[in-house]
Amino acid sequence: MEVKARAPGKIILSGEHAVVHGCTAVAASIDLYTYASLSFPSPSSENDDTLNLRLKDSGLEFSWQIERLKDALSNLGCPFPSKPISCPTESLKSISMLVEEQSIPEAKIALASGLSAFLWLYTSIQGFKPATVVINSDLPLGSGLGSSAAFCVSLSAVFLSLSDSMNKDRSQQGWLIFEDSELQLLNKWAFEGEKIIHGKPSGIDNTVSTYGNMIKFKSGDLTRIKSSLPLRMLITNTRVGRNTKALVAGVSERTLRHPDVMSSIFNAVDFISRELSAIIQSPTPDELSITEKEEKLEELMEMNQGLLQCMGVSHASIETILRTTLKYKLASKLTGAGGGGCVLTLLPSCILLFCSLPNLPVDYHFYFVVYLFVFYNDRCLDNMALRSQNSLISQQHGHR
Ligand SMILES: Nc1ncnc2c1ncn2[C@@H]1O[C@H](COP(=O)(O)OP(=O)(O)OP(=O)(O)O)[C@@H](O)[C@H]1O
Ligand SMILES: C[C@@](O)(CCO)CC(=O)[O-]
Ligand SMILES: [Mg+2]
Repeated sequence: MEVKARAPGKIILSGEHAVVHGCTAVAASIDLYTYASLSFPSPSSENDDTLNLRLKDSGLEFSWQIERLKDALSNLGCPFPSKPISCPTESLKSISMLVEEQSIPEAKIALASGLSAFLWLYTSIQGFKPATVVINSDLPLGSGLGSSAAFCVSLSAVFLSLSDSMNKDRSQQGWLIFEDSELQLLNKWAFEGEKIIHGKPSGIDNTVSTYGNMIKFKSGDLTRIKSSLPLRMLITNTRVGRNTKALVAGVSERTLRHPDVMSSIFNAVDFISRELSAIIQSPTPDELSITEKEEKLEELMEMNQGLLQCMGVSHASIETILRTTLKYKLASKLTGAGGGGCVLTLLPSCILLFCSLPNLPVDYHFYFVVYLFVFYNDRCLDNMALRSQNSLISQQHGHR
């Protein structure tokens, strides 16, 4: 038997990092997914004494003898799918040893934390059964689009779907439907996986990946948001690699050094997120036209970016993109943990977009192809200029 699940990546419209310190953030899922499949071997199969993990994108395969897992994690006892708990320090040490034994190539060492999260989620939910898990993803890893959360959500989904804590009766056209309590359980497990990868996640990434759409999130509480206006975001990947755990830790250290200043910054971000979500949700047309709303959103994004700079999580590559888009009066901000990774640019409705996403390679430099015919207010852009600017950004980072 094989089960499959997919979980989306996300963008953060406002509030990253501040959300770790209890402030409001707004996030939306995007149509790029991580896919997981789980299959148990047939009794006659050769693989009936191993747990295998195949990462299709990196072409890597990992395998653990079930007996070795039992020896290392014997203190875990029976699986406990309906009771998500944090990985105890002792178990995390044993899991790190199990991961080290796999000799991950040096260039791919960042995968180690993902492997640890995998082992914790699998053994906690499924116990010590032999199985094969296959992962592939549309998402660039470590770029601010929530690859770690989508990884943990898709894994939790397949592991739970073949556990006793799921009601298997509710299926539609072959797909199992998770009811609300099951989604909550899934989200809690994914959060435990995120903790292993991130150290101190707020939970926003796994929550938006679990529930989809757009959410407002504060101190673990989610509010679903429905946008009353179409929001088009250009996502540019700086291709500068970074790691969320280190960036989150850096902000916490700065907070310890300057508690009052950082608390004011977080507070300001909280107001930005609240205002941003109110604008997004307010009915159109109301007293504000779409253009006025977009102008407010742009200003809020710029202010949020300024505060992220104060937190120390911007990067020269991000600044280059900000300067470039600003020349065309387009507002941008980093998204996710920063330090490189992806940048969002709001594309106002006055820009006509011809997006042929399915035909585009998954390369965020050209994620959206922007052609322009705009002579709107003081915005007068030229499509060739914008396109050459795009290639300027990409050349500077060595990509086409
Ligand atoms: N498809 C995957 N296969 C294996 N490991 C993965 C996969 N996706 C994510 N990971 C794990 O998550 C890590 C990246 O997580 P990280 O939180 O640093 O970045 P991100 O989630 O892409 O960005 P952000 O947290 O800012 O949204 C990888 O180094 C790896 O350990
Ligand atoms: C940087 C951060 O705020 C968002 C990462 O996508 C971390 C978190 O909330 O867990
Ligand atoms: Mg992450």
